Amino acid sequence: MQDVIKVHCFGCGSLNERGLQIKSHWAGPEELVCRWQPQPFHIGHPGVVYGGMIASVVDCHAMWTAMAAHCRDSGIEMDGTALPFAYVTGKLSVSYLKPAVIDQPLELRARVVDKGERRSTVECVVLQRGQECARAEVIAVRVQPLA
Ligand SMILES: CCCCCCCCCCCCCC(=O)SCCNC(=O)CCNC(=O)[C@H](O)C(C)(C)COP(=O)(O)OP(=O)(O)OC[C@H]1O[C@@H](n2cnc3c(N)ncnc32)[C@H](O)[C@@H]1OP(=O)(O)O
Repeated sequence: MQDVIKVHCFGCGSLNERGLQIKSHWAGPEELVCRWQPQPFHIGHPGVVYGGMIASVVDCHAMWTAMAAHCRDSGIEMDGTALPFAYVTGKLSVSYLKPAVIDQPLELRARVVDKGERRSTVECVVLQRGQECARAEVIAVRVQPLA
């Protein structure tokens, strides 16, 4: 998706060469997946991924999940043409359940679990080697396109 709609966002922007370059894909009718390999400098405690990095990856993946679900529900093609809206983070709540090791990829699985007029509530689980290491609830709010 991020290869089609190109943005500068630190987390997901394909135009940001210093960013995390995360990519989100549909992986079933309701769920989007994102796989991300932490780098050695994303470290917190020795050998363990810094929790703020996990929150950053979750944040972007949740915004794309909200956007993709809204586009699907509204019949809007995500084909690279400018969209008449964007999504911003209203709230991000992460529970860290197990340490995530720095040298293994993370897999994020997210879905919209509730939707208001402009608000989407997204649940996201973060897995490593099949084990859940974090779980998040994110409020995404649809806004006018940002400059
Ligand atoms: C152009 C193409 C772009 C493509 C972009 C690709 C994606 C890029 C991804 C980039 C990723 C980068 C990600 C980033 O880094 S985004 C950057 C970090 N986030 C921000 O800067 C957001 C700052 N805050 C605001 O702008 C406003 O406060 C917003 C817009 C959020 C709401 O102010 P607004 O006056 O507009 O809205 P409203 O009050 O009428 O509320 C509307 C609905 O929202 C619900 N609500 C609001 N806030 C909260 C909250 N805290 N908890 C729970 N719910 C909340 C509210 O209950 C209501 O729901 P409902 O009652 O209708 O159900």
